[in-house]
Amino acid sequence: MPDAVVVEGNGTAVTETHSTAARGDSGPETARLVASRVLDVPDFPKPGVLFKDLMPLFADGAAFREVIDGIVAHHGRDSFDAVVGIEARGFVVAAAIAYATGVGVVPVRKAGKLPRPAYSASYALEYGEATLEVHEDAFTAGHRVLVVDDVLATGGTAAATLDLVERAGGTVTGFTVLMELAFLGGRERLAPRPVHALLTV
Ligand SMILES: O=P(O)(O)OC[C@H]1O[C@H](OP(=O)(O)OP(=O)(O)O)[C@H](O)[C@@H]1O
Ligand SMILES: Nc1ncnc2[nH]cnc12
Repeated sequence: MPDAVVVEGNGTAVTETHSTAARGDSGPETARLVASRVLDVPDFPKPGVLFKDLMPLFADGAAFREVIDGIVAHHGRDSFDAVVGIEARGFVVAAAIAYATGVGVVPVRKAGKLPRPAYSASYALEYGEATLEVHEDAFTAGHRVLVVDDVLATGGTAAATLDLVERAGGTVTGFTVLMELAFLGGRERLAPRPVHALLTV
């Protein structure tokens, strides 16, 4: 398989990268699976950003199920009482884990979307700034929370979310992303919290 395949879609050139030496915290096979279903989109949403589009992974039922089962196996199905998904792509991952394990989902949303009193945290990410919120009553004391998202880049989004969960009374027991952009330093920023990334590039 070539290292890069150029795909033309909707008039936009995108590059699909198949890493022959894929690595991640659930082993090379899982890392290869994720890598084979990520599309690299140059200059989105801004010039100079190489956007990692995981929609092909979400769209492949067998691959998506394998990834979700792998995340649950890594943490242990009894290790969390709730799963937090970060808007918007994290919602897809969180809902699937919640369904697979029978726990509930708590959405962490962009500012102004939650209807009741909420904690807020502002942060910078690779291509801008944003504010995230969680309902103040989202957790009861001691609630064990697994936090999930699609991509870890600078770690701004994740750091804000972990802070929000703890302000709202939850205890973060795990953090998983499908893909980590290691050169942006998110893992170091979150240290000493452990990061579980299925694919690290
Ligand atoms: O580590 P960081 O530099 O903070 O970047 C990672 C975040 O960026 C993307 O979200 P985005 O804010 O683009 O939201 P979306 O899922 O709604 O597209 C991605 O889904 C992560 O949440
Ligand atoms: N390069 C990137 N691709 C996808 N999501 C991101 N979030 C932050 N940087 C990103």
